Amino acid sequence: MFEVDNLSKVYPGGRGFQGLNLTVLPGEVVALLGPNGAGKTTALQAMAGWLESDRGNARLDGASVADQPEQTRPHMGLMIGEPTPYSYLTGYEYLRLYHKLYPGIDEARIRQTIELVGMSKHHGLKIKKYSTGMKQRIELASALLHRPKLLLLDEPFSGMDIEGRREMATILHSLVAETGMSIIVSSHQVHDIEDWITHACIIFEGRHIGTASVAQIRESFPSVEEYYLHGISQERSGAA
Ligand SMILES: Nc1ncnc2c1ncn2[C@@H]1O[C@H](COP(=O)(O)OP(=O)(O)OP(=O)(O)O)[C@@H](O)[C@H]1O
Repeated sequence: MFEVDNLSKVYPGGRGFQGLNLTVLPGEVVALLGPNGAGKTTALQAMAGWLESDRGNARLDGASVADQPEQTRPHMGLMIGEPTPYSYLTGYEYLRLYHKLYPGIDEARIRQTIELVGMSKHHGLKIKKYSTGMKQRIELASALLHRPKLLLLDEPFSGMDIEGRREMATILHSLVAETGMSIIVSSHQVHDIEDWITHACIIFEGRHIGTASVAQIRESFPSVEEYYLHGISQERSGAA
């Protein structure tokens, strides 16, 4: 179980996010939604323990991501921020680097994960020759290589074509069903993830304005996208 308790990170300029509370159970997929600059990437970085938070905590199975990274990091898969700087390596060589970071990753696991993300034909090419979508697939492979309990994804499909986005969503959906992995995913393409998320969490101007299950949302809205647009317009009119 992943628990986020009053997590906050405010940059010197006053931007960032505050007061994020979230509980993610095994098998749950939470969409982190918000307009540009709302604080989604900052929140994911703080949840990953990459960014020191000002207040609050994030815990995976009771261990703090900030204070006990040796207990949490091996169980987290991260795809946050710019793709790998190791662009002079091939996709395969990049994934092999993970041998050193995590126990239990063998040759078979690497091959299997390359196949999983649809990179079997391209893993021998240098990453600098990859398209944006191919880079994202290899990043996703690196996040999945050690079969994490929790996956944190920041706009994971933004560079992919329509078929690629559908394919990756199907793969992640199956992995969640098979392994009970949890996912927190930020995306501006709500309709891409609508079919496999279990919850939506909205951040607006650095504030957590609510989290609801998809089942709850569908009682009142035709889609998660409509729920999101409604929530954001309420906030904007309240702020006006
Ligand atoms: N290192 C930093 N120092 C100061 N301000 C920052 C820093 N990083 C981000 N910000 C600001 O914090 C706010 C939140 O940024 P963040 O990248 O988390 O938003 P986001 O919701 O992921 O946006 P987008 O959807 O555009 O990717 C923005 O106003 C951004 O300019």
